[in-house]
Amino acid sequence: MEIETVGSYSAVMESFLRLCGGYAVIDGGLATELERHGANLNDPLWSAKYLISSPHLIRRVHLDYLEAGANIIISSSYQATLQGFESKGFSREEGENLLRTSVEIAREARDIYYDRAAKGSWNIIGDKDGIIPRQRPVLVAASVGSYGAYLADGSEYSGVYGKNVSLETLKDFHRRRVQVLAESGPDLIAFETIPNKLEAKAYAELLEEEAINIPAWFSFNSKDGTNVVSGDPIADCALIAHSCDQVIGVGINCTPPRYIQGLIQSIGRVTTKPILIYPNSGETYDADRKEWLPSSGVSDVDFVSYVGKWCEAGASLVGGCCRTTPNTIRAISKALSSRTNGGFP
Ligand code: MET
Ligand SMILES: [Zn+2]
Repeated sequence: MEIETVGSYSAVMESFLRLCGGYAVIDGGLATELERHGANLNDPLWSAKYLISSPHLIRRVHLDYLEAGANIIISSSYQATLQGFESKGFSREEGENLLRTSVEIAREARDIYYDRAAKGSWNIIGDKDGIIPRQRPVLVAASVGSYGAYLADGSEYSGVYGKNVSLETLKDFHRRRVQVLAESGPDLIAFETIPNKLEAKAYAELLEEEAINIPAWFSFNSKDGTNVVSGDPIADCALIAHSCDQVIGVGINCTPPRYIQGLIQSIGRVTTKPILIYPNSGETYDADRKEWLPSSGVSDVDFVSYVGKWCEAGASLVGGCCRTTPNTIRAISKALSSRTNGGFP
């Protein structure tokens, strides 16, 4: 199959990856890490609840991921929607401010991290002009969770929205949210856990219609290694991402590690855009009981033993999703640094 060349936004990702030495580290689960710190996220707003009550804890988790080696931190807006805030009694304006806050918290965390790095001798290198701080490239991604995440009924893991939800419904649902996030100063928009082709199409059309002028990535989730959760083939979904100019990366998140390698191969057959993956820990989420079943997760060591295979299959950005922690990211960062070629550490 002939793959067409990708648009100009791709230069952003190319130069970022070059600075990172070829492979970049994405952060780990945000919501589940807040929970590990004692947060109770049993709420339709999920992690966005903490935007209201404890922004400092969100900043702390971003910082922990930066210190563990992340090159990309993803904001706490996954389940932050204007409609969700409105149903909690917030005005439209207050809701928009909360969306902006999610990006600002991540940017603040990056500033604090850079500031510490500049002060600490561990991250200083000398060159002919004297001592310069050696900064690792860090991007802030504004998270956009799916319509199913807003419904908070588990449909982001079934991808089934019913007949009444059309392309236009999805576009209208996400439109203002995407505009506000794009104007809040992130480096990119991370469309995460996309459960079906319809929502990918809605995002692609929205980026074009609203002339959103920052790059984006599309990340899908799967429970069988061949299709996204709705049953739409991953290749069809990746093709929608491939055809959208603003999209600078395509991949998979919140999916068990054992399915990832095959999914990378399927994506690589339809696009030349960089492939990103940030699997979950491999544990199972019970959407009815709203809890993770005890069990079957993959230990950090096992998770990381996959990293080499994922890179060989074609991934160039690797991180973790739900139930992964700063320790997982530290181990991924270590595994990737043995593959990089002269980027910043
Ligand atoms: N970035 C989001 C988080 O880590 C992704 C959640 S996937 C259900 O909280
Ligand atoms: Zn997840």
